[in-house]
Amino acid sequence: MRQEGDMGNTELDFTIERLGECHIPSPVKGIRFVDDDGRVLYHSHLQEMKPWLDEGIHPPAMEAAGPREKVFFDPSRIACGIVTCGGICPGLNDVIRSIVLSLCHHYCVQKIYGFRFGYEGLVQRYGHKPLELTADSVAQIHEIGGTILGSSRGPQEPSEMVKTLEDLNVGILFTIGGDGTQRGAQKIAEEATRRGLEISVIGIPKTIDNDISYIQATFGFETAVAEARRATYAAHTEADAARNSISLVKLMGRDSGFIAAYSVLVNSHVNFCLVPEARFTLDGLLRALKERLERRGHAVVVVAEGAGQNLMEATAERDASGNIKYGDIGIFLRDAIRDYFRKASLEINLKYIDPSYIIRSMPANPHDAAFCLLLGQSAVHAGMSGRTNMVVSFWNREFTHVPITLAVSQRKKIDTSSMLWNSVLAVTGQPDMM
Ligand SMILES: Nc1ncnc2c1ncn2[C@@H]1O[C@H](COP(=O)(O)OP(=O)(O)O)[C@@H](O)[C@H]1O
Ligand SMILES: O=P(O)(O)OC[C@H]1O[C@](O)(COP(=O)(O)O)[C@@H](O)[C@@H]1O
Ligand SMILES: [Mg+2]
Repeated sequence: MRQEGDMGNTELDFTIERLGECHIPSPVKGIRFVDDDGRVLYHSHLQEMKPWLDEGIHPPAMEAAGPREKVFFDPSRIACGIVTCGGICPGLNDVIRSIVLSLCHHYCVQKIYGFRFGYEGLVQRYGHKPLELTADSVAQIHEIGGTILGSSRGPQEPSEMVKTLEDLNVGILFTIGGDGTQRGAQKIAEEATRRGLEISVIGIPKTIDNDISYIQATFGFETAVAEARRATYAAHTEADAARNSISLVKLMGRDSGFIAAYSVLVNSHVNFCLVPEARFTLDGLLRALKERLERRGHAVVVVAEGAGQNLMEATAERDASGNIKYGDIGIFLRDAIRDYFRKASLEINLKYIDPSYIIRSMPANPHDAAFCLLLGQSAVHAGMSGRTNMVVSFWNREFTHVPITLAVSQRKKIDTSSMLWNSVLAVTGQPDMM
């Protein structure tokens, strides 16, 4: 059985790059250290591992995260830096806080810089002075949404960023961001190596869309689904209260419809779930909606922002980071539904709800808050042990290390032959709309 996010690769190289041997006894006290050979199996089903077992070799496995007995960096001699890039996501401040607290309390690092406004903060000519982060200054930041450091999109020159790190004696840079951020992090790590600098670059994957490979769930995703539920609840309540009513909810999900799919599973209020991974025709949707209204009198539609892009004229517009700006499928469907029923002389009650930025800006819920704390600590342990060019991940219920190259190799998408999508179809009862 394939899991969500399993790309079916047979040659998975989870080898993590290291700056050098670890000789310094870790200052972390009262903890069971993780052995460097510790591995977490990539596959969770025996049948999937069979090809390797039959050959008598170890099946693919990720390096286990956690504190090492010997570390690479002398914590008293380095500064550390944190940067947040791309769109905001619930839990960013929790991760920042966790990294700072772990650096301070586990390792007694004295200097921690919070670079402002994404990668711009690492380029001196922008003039964004870094914040000096302390255990006190981050104590309460998890209570608020967004990022206290600020974020940005848009490319920066790796050589300029590495110069700043060198000038500030930064030994470990923590890059909190999505696929774009981690591609940038990879370039920083490569540039540091090229210059012979001992700088570790550790990514903490941030994506509200949950679309990064080799991480089962990203922080903020659960909060996003919980918030999306408020929108689908409102949509259903509105739809249920009027005759012939349709509520349409647009949720985030540029290329992967995980938020939309999980929000369907949370309750049984949604009758149509439209995601980028499953194509549909406008005609098919409108006819299915009409049929649903005739049968049940109301309908709730959830659409992920990247769904149905083939139905609209492509804009070719890109954001500063080069991400394609998609057409607004929510508005497009709202108008198309209205026109269709007007032409059919059928009076409908149409409510349109777009909660995207409301969801993204929320503080993390308790589960995400704890998850962020553990991710942040895992990132610090990885950095102190001299690992680099990697992201921390959560896989098969364990915290792990994944090379950036793999994490950004392809976008994680809903597999439409998986149990997840099958359950969505079962809950909504939506017909094939092709
Ligand atoms: N291929 C890349 N190489 C280097 N930097 C990149 C690359 N793609 C994106 N970035 C940079 O990473 C930062 C965040 O990227 P963006 O795509 O906006 O968000 P996210 O990290 O959430 O995907 C931006 O400053 C962007 O310019
Ligand atoms: O309006 P903005 O800031 O460009 O962000 C919108 C995009 O941000 C996202 O939440 C994800 O962005 P990231 O790539 O930064 O993780 C998408 O779902 C959405 O398309
Ligand atoms: Mg991205």
